[in-house]
Amino acid sequence: MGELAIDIAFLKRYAKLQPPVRRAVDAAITKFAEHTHAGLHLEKLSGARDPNVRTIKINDFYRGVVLALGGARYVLCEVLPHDDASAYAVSRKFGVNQALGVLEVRDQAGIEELERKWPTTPASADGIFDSVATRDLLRLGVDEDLIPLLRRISSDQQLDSLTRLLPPAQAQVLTGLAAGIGFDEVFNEIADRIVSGADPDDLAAAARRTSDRIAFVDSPVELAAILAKPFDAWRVFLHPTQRSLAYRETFNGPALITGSAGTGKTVTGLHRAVFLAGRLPDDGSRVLLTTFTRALADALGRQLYRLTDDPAVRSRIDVISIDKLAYEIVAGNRKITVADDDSLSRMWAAAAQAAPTTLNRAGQVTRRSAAFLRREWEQVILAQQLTTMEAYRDAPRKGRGDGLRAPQRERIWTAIHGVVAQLAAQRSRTHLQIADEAAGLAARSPARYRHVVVDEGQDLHPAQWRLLRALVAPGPNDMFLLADPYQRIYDSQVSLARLGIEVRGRTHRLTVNYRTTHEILQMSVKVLAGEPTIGLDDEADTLRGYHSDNHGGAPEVAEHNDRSGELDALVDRIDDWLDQGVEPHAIGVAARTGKLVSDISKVLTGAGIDVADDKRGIDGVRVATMHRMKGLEFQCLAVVGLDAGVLPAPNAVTSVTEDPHAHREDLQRERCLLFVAMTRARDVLYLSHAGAPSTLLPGGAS
Ligand SMILES: Nc1ncnc2c1ncn2[C@@H]1O[C@H](COP(=O)(O)OP(=O)(O)OP(=O)(O)O)[C@@H](O)[C@H]1O
Repeated sequence: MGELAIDIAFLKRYAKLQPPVRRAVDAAITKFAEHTHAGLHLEKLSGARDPNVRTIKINDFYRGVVLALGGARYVLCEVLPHDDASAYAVSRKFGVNQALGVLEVRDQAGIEELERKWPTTPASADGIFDSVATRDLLRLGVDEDLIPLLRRISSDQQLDSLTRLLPPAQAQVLTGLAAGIGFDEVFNEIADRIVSGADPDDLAAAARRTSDRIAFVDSPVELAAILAKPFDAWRVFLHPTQRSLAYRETFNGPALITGSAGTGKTVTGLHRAVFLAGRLPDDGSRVLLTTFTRALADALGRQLYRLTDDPAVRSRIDVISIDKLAYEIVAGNRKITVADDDSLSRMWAAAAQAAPTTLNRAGQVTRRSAAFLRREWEQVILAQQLTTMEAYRDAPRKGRGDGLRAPQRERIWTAIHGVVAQLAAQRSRTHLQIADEAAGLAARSPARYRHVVVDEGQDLHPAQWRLLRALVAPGPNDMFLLADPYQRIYDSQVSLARLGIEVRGRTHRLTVNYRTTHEILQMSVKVLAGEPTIGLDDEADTLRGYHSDNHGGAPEVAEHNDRSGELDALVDRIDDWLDQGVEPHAIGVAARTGKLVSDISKVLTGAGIDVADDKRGIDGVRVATMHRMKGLEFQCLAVVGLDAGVLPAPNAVTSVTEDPHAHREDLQRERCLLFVAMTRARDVLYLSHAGAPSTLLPGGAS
């Protein structure tokens, strides 16, 4: 009996085919799957760089490209129009990475072209890889026959031309070395995936190790299930690091998975939740899968349903936002009133107005702002559960800017207490107060869950972490946490260890961005301006090794004189995308303020473009604030209104005279916000501004 595997490239291409072509593909590969042992209708091409590559007829216009692994085992690699399939099949060469043991493919014809074109010695005296020994290149998995060509590279442009033709793993180590990262560090990045003694001729064994790209299909039913949801490659293909984390038998306590935007944290969390639920006994034990907002929890629920159709597994996982969970615990069957944002804002504004004045650093008479008072309450008082003025007077205020003397603290306490008393008088509470109360109740009850999986952990508040800690008994596989400190866009700065969640020795980092192109990622990372950040584990986080293997067009920054010109251009751009066949729901528009969002929505609607409206059940282009973009993704994304006066948002940034430390932190949060927005783009990113550009845009002076 033969064996059949699918390459992720095949599935991605298949997903984009017109339905009649898809049906032809289904028919051809079903027949092929039934007869793999016979090597049915496989054609060998003359001039092929790789003797194991074949093509298979799909219809008169399309062909599939197949790799023979030996012994009636095949991988479906690509499906392309006839001539492209032939060109692909002739030019590609497969091999086994000698460090990682995985199956790789390179564009051999392209490499031969460079060999012919490039001078035999570097143009300048210095070759980029002069300082790297050949032995070290081989230890990193670079193919031996590439070494002479590598020695001829003397510019970034040459390196870029070559790496586009190489398998991602080799391109990645070469790019790292060329960027000046030392051998030891590059080696460490791959160390846990190294396989010793991989047989360079055993393509089948190599294919089995390539779980992020190649999936073996055990039956026609499984094949049909994969082809039925071709856009959901994440269900089937996992990076070895993702797989080892999601399917690890035991973590001896809470595990923290970090990784910046698009590295598959959510995907890893979903697989973990399904894995853990699948092993639970049928005695009412449950898994909690939670995240920051209701919209994100709904999205998680939908993905979970795509990942597993096993009713027993589904029924053991509660997918719920942290606020809703806290509410249900506190309210039980009653109804409790949650303070709405508008009236809260009014209360804080009134408290700020009534608060006594102080002299700032510049000697000016000022008042504490409403934002300051609210943050002080949430991030110091509620975070540390301070219930008396005396406790507040002595409390640490880490990450909250300038120190405050005792008399200042007393005045601030009084102002804050006024708002808390008003809330109590109205019998209403904020979500954070409810989380705090829920944590207390949970701590006094038996643990509700056997396992807790948390997505978007970077923005949770200490009260919410206390609740989660109390919901699961400490022990093996208790908590599986996913977070990216570079996407922290609210105020919480949390040390998990201080909340009784000890992740030391169980933190892992994901580095491959699967969502965004290299070009979009490069620009997005520049927005962060190299500012370091501290993770939930109290360690400095780094973006080292963070990369995307996909290439596409460079992001565009469009400059306009005024807002109406900018929004007219946005309409044209969205019309272009729609004309190109992009589905409306795969288009996103992000802006910094709610006012801009409503202006944009009006202009789009006026131009006949449907704007998504969940409440009214309208499907369309999603227009939302940058905050609401968290966790989402779009094939084409516009981030607009990036003017100097809009981003950073003046009301979200403490002035440098009031408090330089808080000013820096606030600016960093605005950078993270822009980073979150930009990294929602999959293929195309369009940025625009009216008048002077935001200083946070790469190239701007912040
Ligand atoms: N191994 C994989 N193979 C293919 N696609 C993947 C893989 N892992 C993740 N993806 C896809 O990459 C995209 C980003 O994944 P995901 O949303 O899990 O990342 P994330 O780290 O949670 O992102 P963010 O923090 O930016 O919200 C999704 O479209 C997901 O389906």
